[in-house]
Amino acid sequence: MLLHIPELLTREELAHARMLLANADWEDGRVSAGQQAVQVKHNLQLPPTGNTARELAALVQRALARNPLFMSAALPKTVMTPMFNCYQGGMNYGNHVDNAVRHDPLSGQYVRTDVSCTLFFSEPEEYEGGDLVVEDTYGNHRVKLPAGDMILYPSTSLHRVEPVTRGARLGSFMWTQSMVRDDSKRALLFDMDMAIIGLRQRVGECQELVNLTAGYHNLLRQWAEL
Ligand SMILES: O=C(O)CCC(=O)C(=O)O
Ligand SMILES: [Fe+2]
Repeated sequence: MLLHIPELLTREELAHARMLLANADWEDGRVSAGQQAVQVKHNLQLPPTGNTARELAALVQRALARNPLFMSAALPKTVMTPMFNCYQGGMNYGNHVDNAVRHDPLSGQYVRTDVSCTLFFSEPEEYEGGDLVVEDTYGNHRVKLPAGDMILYPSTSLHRVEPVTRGARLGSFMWTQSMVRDDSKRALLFDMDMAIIGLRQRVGECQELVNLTAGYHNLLRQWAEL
């Protein structure tokens, strides 16, 4: 499932984050890449233990925790501390699959990556190129979103970021270990949750909705790993 989450950040949060990023000290992104990815990764990152990265990570974590679309689609067990990157002057990240298990230097936890997210801090017109291209069984999806919006996709997918040939593309990227590891099961639960919410708004509470909600929870009970 590829899901666009609009306005994850408020206008104020976005402005504050952009101000922090404009004054940040970057390092080579290859420090955190695996053996295959390191060969195709050409970007900059914030050192995760620095003060700027910590403040920004806390801001993004708060935004994730209050977002019902993220919660329903990711069904998070553990969200890794969000990280921050920048592509400029032709920088890009070639085709790769994210490492299956990652170590979070801040929490000390090992996390299985089920769900990947990119949150955009730059407006599309501020840079040329820089599309995130995600391959799935239905073909290639090209993603370039307004600042403050986020894309969520399965960590099992091959993906790349195309060269940024003008301006700079600032973003946050993060991984989530889900209670439901299988993408098709998560997608089914998400569709069901959205349909139940829509129906409740349209027709109000009724016995059929109670039964559908019970079905949702009983499926989640079968599939959730805690
Ligand atoms: O910058 C992005 O949008 C994605 C970054 C990415 O794929 C990664 O760091 O593994
Ligand atoms: Fe990636």
